[in-house]
Amino acid sequence: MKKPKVCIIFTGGTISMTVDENIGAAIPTLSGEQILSMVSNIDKLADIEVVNLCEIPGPHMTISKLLELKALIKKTLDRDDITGVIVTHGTDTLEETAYFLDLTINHTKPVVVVGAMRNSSELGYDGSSNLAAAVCTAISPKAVGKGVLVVLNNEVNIAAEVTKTNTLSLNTFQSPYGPLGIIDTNDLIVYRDIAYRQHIDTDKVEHRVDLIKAVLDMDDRFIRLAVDAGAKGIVVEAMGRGNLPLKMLEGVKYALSKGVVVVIVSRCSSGRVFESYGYEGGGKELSDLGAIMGGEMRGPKARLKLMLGLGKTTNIDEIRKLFTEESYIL
Ligand SMILES: NC(=O)C[C@H](N)C(=O)O
Repeated sequence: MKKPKVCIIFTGGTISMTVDENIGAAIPTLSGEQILSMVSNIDKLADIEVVNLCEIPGPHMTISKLLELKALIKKTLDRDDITGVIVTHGTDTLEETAYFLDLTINHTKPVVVVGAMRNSSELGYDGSSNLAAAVCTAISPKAVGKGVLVVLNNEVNIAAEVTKTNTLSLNTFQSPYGPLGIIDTNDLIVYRDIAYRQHIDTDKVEHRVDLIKAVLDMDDRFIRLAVDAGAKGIVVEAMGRGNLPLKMLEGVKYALSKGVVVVIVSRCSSGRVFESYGYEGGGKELSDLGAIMGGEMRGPKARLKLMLGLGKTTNIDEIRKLFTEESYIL
């Protein structure tokens, strides 16, 4: 039987790292071919095409690189001989890249983003088992139409939901409603389905979007600075259900008066924001003033969605719809 063909695009991250003896810490050094040589028997499951796109750590990823990656993935998925695409990535920004790709690529073929928590100089390097699980996911018919998936620790999570929750544990990638499924004996076992997916069909990104986190007794300086520096959108990680300290409220009013789009999400690790509280600075007032309540999104992903949304349109109703239309998570 003909084997499926998977394209693996290597971008760097701990999965590609070794400890440099002069520095005494890990840096990206391994090529895609070197990483693949550690994944035993993978050639029995699939034919692999290797693309060495870059060798950068997660914190060095840029929006322009993401646009390049998106275009490359789309072109690759359009090929008849390709079953799925895998991207290796640093875990520090992996969920943002996965979500960016999920929003911008409208394709049924699987796209899997994978990384590692231990570099290849460490005992128990998890790069090879994670990459093997990513291949098993990318060739599974059960992964078709599920959007971009994140695979680590034999767990398969949905890009829109997943967050890196721990700085070092192997099961760091968690979703509030659990994984989509797991890899068991090379097979994707699906536990549940995706309720809703969203596409923002654009190649344009508005770079002038900032993310500001609210803390106790915070004032409006950061919001004003962002507005005065030319921000077109600001995502505020507010408290709890979406509430702000009084002085920050003044900043939101200032931003809105200047036509800057303000999206409110929660600094809590899970849960929705809502117009629940009627006190000054509460979600009800923020929403009545014209801020967009960002539902269940976490700050970094809401920022990407706003960047893409503003890249496509400046119509506030369309932007609002992107954050509020029927969805449990987006
Ligand atoms: N586990 C990792 O990949 C973390 C690393 N600092 C990175 O994002 O590149």
